[in-house]
Amino acid sequence: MATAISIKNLYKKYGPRYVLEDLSFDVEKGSIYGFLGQNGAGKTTTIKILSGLSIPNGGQILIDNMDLSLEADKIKNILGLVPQDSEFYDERTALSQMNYFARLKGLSKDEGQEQSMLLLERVGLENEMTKKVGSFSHGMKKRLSIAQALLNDPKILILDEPTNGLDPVGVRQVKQIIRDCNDNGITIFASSHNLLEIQEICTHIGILKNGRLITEGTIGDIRRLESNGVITVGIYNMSPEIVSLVEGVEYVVKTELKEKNILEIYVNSKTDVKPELNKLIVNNGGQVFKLIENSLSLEDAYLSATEMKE
Ligand SMILES: Nc1ncnc2c1ncn2[C@@H]1O[C@H](COP(=O)(O)OP(=O)(O)OP(=O)(O)O)[C@@H](O)[C@H]1O
Repeated sequence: MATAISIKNLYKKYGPRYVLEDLSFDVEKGSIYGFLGQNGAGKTTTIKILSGLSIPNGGQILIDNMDLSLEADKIKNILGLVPQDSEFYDERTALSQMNYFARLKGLSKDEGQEQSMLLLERVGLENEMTKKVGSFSHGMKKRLSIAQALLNDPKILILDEPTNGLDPVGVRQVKQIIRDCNDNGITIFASSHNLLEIQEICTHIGILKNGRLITEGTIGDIRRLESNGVITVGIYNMSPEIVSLVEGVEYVVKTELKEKNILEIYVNSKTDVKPELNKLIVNNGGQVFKLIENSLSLEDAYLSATEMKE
């Protein structure tokens, strides 16, 4: 696996308190990595360290195989950062704001102007280029911030809570821009405390809690790992014996009798257990008329992961 970001045994403390403790994970090149965690988990701290705005107390960070502590200048050229709250000059137009940042990033005037116009178009602000940023909505400012981060063609885009505070239309636009960037080969690392908002675009997620990574993997892995699902079985001749036999199966977490002949079976298994449960019920006199599995939403898996690791 080619890695875009590799974090090894990262520590950060403020005063005597560690807010990141032995944090290690890799972000695969070409992936969209959702960095999830509740408020105060340490997401912004990690992002500040990755983007060179904060110095860790221990650990190593490799970005595109370069050590951040040794090659920060080179790394700066391949990273784009979209902070949680971007600062803009209200009196500048979007284009002059972009031109200004382009110059700060070392682009010539002409290059800067060309890239700025293309990027403003890419984030859907082509008709607002000459409008003052002070008149922009929160969503427009967020898109401008993404355009700014894309100046100079970064290989990796880091976004801190990109959907925070946006209305549903704004969330959709930002997610689409993130997808487009990824389709163009940019690796994405995006933090969020709202799993539902970003789960559909992520290829991988890591869940941070109290400065430690408690779960990590592809979206599918996380679903399977933490909790599986609920199997709803309709049984005509339900009996207490059947319920107790099902409850005795090792991967059955609990059962709930919904109506007199609907049994919900909560399972925790990595394999498909429906045939086995069906057989058990039928062999013990049950007449199964329906059997449906509902996998838990990723939100449920996330909640179960954060609760399980208390
Ligand atoms: N400059 C600082 N000085 C002292 N403590 C800090 C500082 N910055 C962050 N912290 C603390 O570090 C912990 C992690 O904060 P961080 O902002 O990284 O979390 P987060 O996951 O990004 O949360 P949020 O979603 O609220 O932004 C919190 O307990 C926070 O209070």
